[in-house]
Amino acid sequence: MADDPHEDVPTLLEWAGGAGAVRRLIDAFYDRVERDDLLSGFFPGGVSAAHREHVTLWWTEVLGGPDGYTAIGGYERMLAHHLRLAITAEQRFRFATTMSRAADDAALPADPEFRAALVGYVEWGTRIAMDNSRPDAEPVPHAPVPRWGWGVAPPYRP
Ligand code: HEM
Repeated sequence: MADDPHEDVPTLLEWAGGAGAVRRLIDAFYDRVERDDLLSGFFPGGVSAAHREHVTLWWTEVLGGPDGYTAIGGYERMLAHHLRLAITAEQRFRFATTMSRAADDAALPADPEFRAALVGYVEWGTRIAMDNSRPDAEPVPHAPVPRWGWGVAPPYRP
């Protein structure tokens, strides 16, 4: 369809600036988490380089990049890390809003469309992580790594 506004739209990863930009985002995020009164307790001794690398692979894949996290274990591996963490609503909210601040720290594109898509994913993902972390949770055992897109607001191009 010639006038499809979603045609030839870049991936969120391309718009963000590629995998290097995602790594900056994740580093900025965990640098804040390490200083955070509600979140630092999840990572005793700090957030390791390996954890930062794995989460970067996850996000790079979600935002439209190669399947690097699927290759190291995918959804099942991610799920195993969240089971029984008992994440509270306050901790989830802090996690989500800290990611938005980290996007500023990392100088990711600040246009409303990109940031809406980013926080949309964070809101979705943190709610699933919180639900799956309940002691009595029975999450879906198998699923693909999600792929996120622009949603209702792709880049505005007059
Ligand atoms: C969008 C939401 C989230 C995403 C995309 C995400 C992603 C991930 C991934 C991919 C891993 C596994 C890393 C590996 O393979 O080694 C992981 C582990 C972990 N996540 Fe999340 N997570 C989210 C939400 C949360 C929330 C809300 C919390 C807590 C408030 C949390 C706490 C943790 C912890 C403690 C680990 C385990 C660290 C370790 O033992 O190595 N996550 N997360």
